[in-house]
Amino acid sequence: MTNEHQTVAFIGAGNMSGAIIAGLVSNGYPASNIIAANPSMPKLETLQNNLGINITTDNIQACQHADVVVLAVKPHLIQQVCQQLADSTDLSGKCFISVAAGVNIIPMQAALGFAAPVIRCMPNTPSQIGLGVSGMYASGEVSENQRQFADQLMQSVGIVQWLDSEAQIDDLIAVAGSAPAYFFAFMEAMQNKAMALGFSKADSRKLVQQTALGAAHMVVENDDLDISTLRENVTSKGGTTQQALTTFAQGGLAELVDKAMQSAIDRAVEMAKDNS
Ligand SMILES: NC(=O)C1=CN([C@@H]2O[C@H](COP(=O)(O)OP(=O)(O)OC[C@H]3O[C@@H](n4cnc5c(N)ncnc54)[C@H](OP(=O)(O)O)[C@@H]3O)[C@@H](O)[C@H]2O)C=CC1
Ligand SMILES: O=C(O)[C@@H]1CCC=N1
Repeated sequence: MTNEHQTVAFIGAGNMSGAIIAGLVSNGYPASNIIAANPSMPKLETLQNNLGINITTDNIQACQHADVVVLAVKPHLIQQVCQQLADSTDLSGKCFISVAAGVNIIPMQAALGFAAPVIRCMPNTPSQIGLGVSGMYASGEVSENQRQFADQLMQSVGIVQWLDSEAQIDDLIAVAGSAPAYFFAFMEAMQNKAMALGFSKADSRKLVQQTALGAAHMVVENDDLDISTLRENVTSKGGTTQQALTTFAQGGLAELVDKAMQSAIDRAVEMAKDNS
């Protein structure tokens, strides 16, 4: 990665920061150029012990020497953290990357006290193993260099999709940010049924995870085929798969997925109003 000696500070060392930092370090980003700040120590110590990054309980200290500040606290705390940083240190020249859902750029800039370069980034937790998806949108103040750096940073933990409008971040949340949980929920339900059928918990998990992995690989490795064709290839006329898929259709699976994804988008819009 070029620009690899830029110092990146993560404010908030929870699930999403942990996933991105793990992905960065395993991809060769120097741990000495990463610092994470969190109010409590246990998560920080785990990150330091496992990945060798710098840690602090002081957001301001983390921010002071950083070129790039990743804001990764819960959405309702983003403005408070921005204000804390603005009140205590010189923020000029720093680029901010916010991974928060439902907090728009304008209120963040207001809390930072100037028209700061802010990038909205919507990653997902598979970033931890280099298989993430990140939607990115840059404010007008972001320089080409800063944009390229953010692009390289997030590409090192998965694929990056730049968006034309900030509103599309909300769509990206429904399609990718929240979406690992949809697949986990589906796999959980399948594991539960396998257990009800008498398989052990471990065997149920093994059977379900290998099937999910195989199905995902089939999609990735057959990009000339529509996903619907892959589905049809499993479905013998009058057979077992058809019966299962009919049961899903009767339960309104496609409509339910549409409704669930739309509800995620609606929630992001609602959160942005609360955080404005
Ligand atoms: N989880 C996911 O899959 C995704 C999350 N996001 C976004 O990432 C952000 C973080 O989510 P997630 O990682 O899941 O949440 P977590 O709760 O796991 O992490 C948030 C972290 O912030 C810490 N924190 C609380 N207050 C402060 C503060 N004032 N200063 C610094 N750190 C603080 C918390 O510490 P403590 O626990 O000690 O209070 C916690 O470790 C959210 O805005 C979310 O929208 C985006 C995409 C995907
Ligand atoms: O559930 C949330 O609000 C965050 C954003 C996407 C994934 N987790």
